[in-house]
Amino acid sequence: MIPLMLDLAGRTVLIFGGGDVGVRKAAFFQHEAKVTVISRSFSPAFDGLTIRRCRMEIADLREDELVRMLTGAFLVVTATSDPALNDRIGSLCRERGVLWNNAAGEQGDVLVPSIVAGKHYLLAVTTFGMSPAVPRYLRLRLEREYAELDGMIALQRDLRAMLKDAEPVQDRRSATLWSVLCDEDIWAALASDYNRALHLAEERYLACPR
Ligand SMILES: C[C@@]1(CC(=O)O)c2cc3[nH]c(cc4nc(cc5[nH]c(cc(n2)[C@H]1CCC(=O)O)[C@@](C)(CC(=O)O)[C@@H]5CCC(=O)O)C(CC(=O)O)=C4CCC(=O)O)c(CCC(=O)O)c3CC(=O)O
Ligand SMILES: NC(=O)C1=CN([C@@H]2O[C@H](COP(=O)(O)OP(=O)(O)OC[C@H]3O[C@@H](n4cnc5c(N)ncnc54)[C@H](O)[C@@H]3O)[C@@H](O)[C@H]2O)C=CC1
Repeated sequence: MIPLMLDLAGRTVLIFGGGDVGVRKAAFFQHEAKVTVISRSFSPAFDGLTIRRCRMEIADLREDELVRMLTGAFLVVTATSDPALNDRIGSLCRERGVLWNNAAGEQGDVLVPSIVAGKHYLLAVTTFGMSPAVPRYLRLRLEREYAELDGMIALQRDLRAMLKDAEPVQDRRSATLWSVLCDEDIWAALASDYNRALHLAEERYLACPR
């Protein structure tokens, strides 16, 4: 498997199953895509989500009816509590080239990772289904450990711009930016005040501070 960052604007994501897992997947996709959830029952947690619901018994659907539902979908999530039903929908997806994520049953073509995200970065973590608790654990650790990452990225952007004017040698620009990244005092300053961190970086690592 390889990671891809997908732009799902305007795409349709179909979710089969309206339980806790269906809710989690719907919440994951709702800001990016048009989400429709098909299920015979819906957890109350769906009430706050901006998705379309379709109440029906899926096992009774004929193959051609299911195929019609899949038409136009970019990605299908199967999250019913019936793995055989999930797999049946999944094999129709595969025959038609629709991406498939399976919450229970055989492994689909797509895994939903844990996401560590800020304004300027996005990390996706997976164990390929071996231990879903581990990506969650890592997400919580990384969120704590790198709470100032957005600030550091902004600082690096600003310093890069300054260095391009001030330092003609690429290797020295690169070494300076790396030193800033490795400076614990600068990380600590970012936690309280961006400008203080910027001044500290200029003072310590730029030849001609402002
Ligand atoms: C294959 C995959 C398919 C898919 O769903 O895409 C899948 C499958 C299954 N998960 C199960 C259980 C749990 N899943 C979680 C949590 C998450 N699961 C997620 C993804 C994935 N889960 C995909 C693989 C991802 C990978 O490995 O990297 C995350 C990352 C994203 C998300 O779904 O939102 C999200 C963390 C988000 C976050 O917090 O950051 C926890 C932890 C908890 O909630 O405390 C538990 C309980 C502990 C445990 O079992 O480990 C079960 C067993 C059910 C049972 O026992 O009956 C199955 C089915 C099976 O294994 O057969
Ligand atoms: N991928 C993941 O992260 C996880 C996966 N799981 C597995 O995912 C599956 C779903 O878990 P939950 O959402 O907790 O289960 P759940 O029982 O709360 O929800 C299942 C949903 O599927 C619907 N459904 C089932 N059969 C249907 C049918 N024939 N027609 C229409 N609707 C149908 C139910 O009405 C219900 O809304 C389970 O098999 C569970 O073991 C569980 C935990 C985490």
